[in-house]
Amino acid sequence: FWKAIRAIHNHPGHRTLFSPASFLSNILPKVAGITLGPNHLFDDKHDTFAAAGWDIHTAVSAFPQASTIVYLADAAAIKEVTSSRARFPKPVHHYSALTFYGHNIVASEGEEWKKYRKISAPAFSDRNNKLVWDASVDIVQGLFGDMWAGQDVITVDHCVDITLPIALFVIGAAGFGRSISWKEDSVVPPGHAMTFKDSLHIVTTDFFFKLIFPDKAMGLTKRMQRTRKAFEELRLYMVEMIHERQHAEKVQRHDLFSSLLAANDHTLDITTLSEDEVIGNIYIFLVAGHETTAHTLSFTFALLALYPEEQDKLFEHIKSVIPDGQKPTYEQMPLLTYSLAVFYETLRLFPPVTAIPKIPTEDTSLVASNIRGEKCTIPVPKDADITICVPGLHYNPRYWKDPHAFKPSRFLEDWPRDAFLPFSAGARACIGRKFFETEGIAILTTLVSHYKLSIKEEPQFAHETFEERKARVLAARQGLTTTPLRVPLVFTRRK
Ligand code: HEM
Repeated sequence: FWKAIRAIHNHPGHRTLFSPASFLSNILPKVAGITLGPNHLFDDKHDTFAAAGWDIHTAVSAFPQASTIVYLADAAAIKEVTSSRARFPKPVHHYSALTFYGHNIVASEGEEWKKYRKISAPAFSDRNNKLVWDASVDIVQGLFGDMWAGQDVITVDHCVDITLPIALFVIGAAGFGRSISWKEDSVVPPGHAMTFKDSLHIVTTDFFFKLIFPDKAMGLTKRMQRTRKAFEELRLYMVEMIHERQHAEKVQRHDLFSSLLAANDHTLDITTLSEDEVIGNIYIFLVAGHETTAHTLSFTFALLALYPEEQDKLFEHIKSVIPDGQKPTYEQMPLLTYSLAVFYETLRLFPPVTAIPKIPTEDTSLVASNIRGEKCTIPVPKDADITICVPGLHYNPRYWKDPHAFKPSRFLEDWPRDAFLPFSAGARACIGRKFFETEGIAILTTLVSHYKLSIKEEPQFAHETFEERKARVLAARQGLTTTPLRVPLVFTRRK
């Protein structure tokens, strides 16, 4: 432990018994000197950096073995780390929770990762974005027509109940050619014990049981049995999807599914991907492609409901681009600058991925700066972990004026590109960024042009202040990604 502290020249930061990366630290609350708590990066935002006096701080812990994490909220140091994949690769051992079904693009490095990225990249070309746009608009209009028909006011207890299916339907339709209607969504198909949506949802929220307990122990509680079942069900759904597509009439498609299946075509003797790798990648694209999106949409709707003046500005902007009553088109997307600004500001305040881990391949050093413009060099030993702290960067007052305020218009002016990292950066940046921006703008534009959003009034919260209401509605916990706790909303049809 002392050796680890000396190796980083005792650069300021946390000193704890348990490593922040340990299982215990992720379930126990914050206890000074013992654990940092499960959501410490999002809860602390830039505070620990400010206390350390530098935009890089460290955490040294003693158990299970002495370990060091170097946390970064310094745009220049982050750029150095993200732009060299050879010097700072991804520590794939941190991603075991994502490899249940097989190796995949998120949880791999080196030649294996290059192979997955090369196979998937063509599906994220501009040609497919129009498909994403059209699917997103149709799915939201399906919500209006199938679920909300005849109602002027719709109340939801938690907005994620709407945004999760929307995001899942979009990746299903645009990525895998799998159209699910709102009505059939809740029906369990023959041969299954739960719906596709439920099985995916349970697998992404309760995966930690599978991570900790051996298969034999998964029958211990009802929740664990349900998790085991969900894992089996999801595999079955993915295998069925593959078989359906393999036996479907051959049509020229350019979606993600076609790219993955073309790499495992036994009839053509092309087996660049094994069947496990195909399933592993389908799973990862389903997860990466819907959780982040659904949570971001929920925080966006919550913020617009809390700040009606921002919602009005957005509505006026949409009206200025899309003539009354018309369906928004993909060609109008570049004009919808305010919608994108609203998303960027939401992603700045609520980054779904709070920690981006890297490891140095050799003993190295990084330069930290601070608000006074000073610089200091921190040694980073080969066995240390590096974590890009996205909330630390996004709430850093050196880059963002009034960092805690919700101000979408800051993204309409010149803004610090290197201090905005919700999608990571460099070679390992999010492959689905454009996919998300396209679906997000299509969904937000379609929804806000027809409905006004407000916070649901509940008697038990009648006397709260605006700050209390904001804290309640925007409360988040750390799941696989930053997860809203409960966003109760009312959608009122515009006249
Ligand atoms: C708000 C939306 C999204 C956010 C904030 C987001 C964020 C991120 C981040 C931070 C990473 C890097 C993770 C790491 O280094 O461990 C990443 C990677 C990735 N994302 Fe996204 N993502 C979003 C939407 C999507 C969508 C819609 C898809 C697919 C349709 C997707 C697919 C992926 C994949 C496959 C990777 C791994 C890329 C690689 O390593 O080559 N993401 N995303």
